[in-house]
Amino acid sequence: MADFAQAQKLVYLVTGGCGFLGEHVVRMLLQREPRLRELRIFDLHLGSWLEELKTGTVQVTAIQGDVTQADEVAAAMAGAHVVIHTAGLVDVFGRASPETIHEVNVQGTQNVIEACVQTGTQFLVYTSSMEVVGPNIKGHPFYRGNEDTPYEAVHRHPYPCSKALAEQLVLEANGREVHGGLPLVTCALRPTGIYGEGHQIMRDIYHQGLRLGGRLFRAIPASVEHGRVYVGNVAWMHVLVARELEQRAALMGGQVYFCYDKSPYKSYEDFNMEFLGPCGLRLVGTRPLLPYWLLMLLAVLNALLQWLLRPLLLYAPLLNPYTLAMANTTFTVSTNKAQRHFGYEPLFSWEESRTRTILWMQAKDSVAQ
Ligand SMILES: NC(=O)c1ccc[n+]([C@@H]2O[C@H](COP(=O)([O-])OP(=O)(O)OC[C@H]3O[C@@H](n4cnc5c(N)ncnc54)[C@H](O)[C@@H]3O)[C@@H](O)[C@H]2O)c1
Ligand SMILES: CC(C)[C@@H](O)CC[C@@H](C)[C@H]1CC[C@H]2[C@@H]3[C@H](O)C=C4C[C@@H](O)CC[C@]4(C)[C@H]3CC[C@]12C
Repeated sequence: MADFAQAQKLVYLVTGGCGFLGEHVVRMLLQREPRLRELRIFDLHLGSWLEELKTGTVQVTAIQGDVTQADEVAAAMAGAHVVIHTAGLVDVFGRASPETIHEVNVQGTQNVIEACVQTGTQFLVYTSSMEVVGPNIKGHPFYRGNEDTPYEAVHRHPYPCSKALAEQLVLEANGREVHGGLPLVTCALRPTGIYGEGHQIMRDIYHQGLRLGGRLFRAIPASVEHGRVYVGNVAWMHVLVARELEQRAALMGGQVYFCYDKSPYKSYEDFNMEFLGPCGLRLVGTRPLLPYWLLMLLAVLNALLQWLLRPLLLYAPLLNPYTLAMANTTFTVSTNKAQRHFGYEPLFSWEESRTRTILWMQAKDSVAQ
């Protein structure tokens, strides 16, 4: 494999490139990776916005494909220098079966790894998640922890289980020989709750507030901190890691990095109000309006209703036992490992991140009206 220093033009593959995070990674690469010759965007569902990217000097190749199909992944991978693997089934609402979540998130990741080995792609950046760590099934808080903080990472839910297994596969693959004889260099990035332009859950919560007359009712104590990170900074960390992996393979290979920026530590609901407030919503209550046991009862009833209705329709509300427990458990990170290892600094300040997200929400709102 030619050394990156000599290779003037590189081929990147982004799986899940049409998703919430993936789109920002694609756009960030086009803006901030000067060595790009070709950018391949691999996704089950291609977005029409891809067409607007094909006017620049970089060859943008849209590939409709399924990461669960090894041959499709290998075909997309052939000739790529770097793969950024963001494709995944992000489901904590019971929309997909545990088997499907495993097939996409675990088998799909295994297919990406094997494709790297078969075709000679030497650098793999995997989008993992905070949930690989926690919150765990015991509801233990993770308060401003880092990559080395001891924590009992025990999961039962299919989504965190799949992310933990996939991350383990990626880290264990570091150092495997790829076609051509060079070693595979891998690393995993662990975003906390990502927010920003394109965040569908934020939209769903906004619409829920509109249905309730412009009000949201506090369900989580304000003291429960939940880590959040702006999507533009997560995308930037992916681009930077992909660039630095070759020069710092010995240090970064096989490593995990939390994605972080200067977004404030707040409860999930209070943080969302930073964006929903300027869009006209109000959070009612300085403390939860219902006791936790009653909220959990409602969450269990939602899960029962989902199970009963499944043969007829998909009922997947935001509130279920897992999301309630997650929202109700402190999980925040405080680390500088990415800065120490590859010089990461957030590209967007908190103020810029907040403004961009508000403008997006308001623009979507005006379109919806
Ligand atoms: N959203 C968050 O808060 C968050 C936080 C931490 C980590 N992550 C991780 O970031 C990654 C992207 O998450 P997101 O929020 O952008 O989700 P998303 O659902 O918006 O994007 C996922 C993309 O993957 C694609 N995809 C799904 N199944 C596929 C398959 N079988 N083959 C090919 N493409 C497939 C989807 O079409 C979609 O475009 C995921 O791996 C997720 O676990 C997300
Ligand atoms: C109904 C209330 C209890 C309401 O407050 C529920 C909020 C709930 C939908 C979210 C609370 C925490 C969110 C998760 C967190 O931000 C991190 C995640 C990891 C990432 O890999 C995928 C998304 C998510 C699981 C995210 C999903 C929504 C929440 C559970």
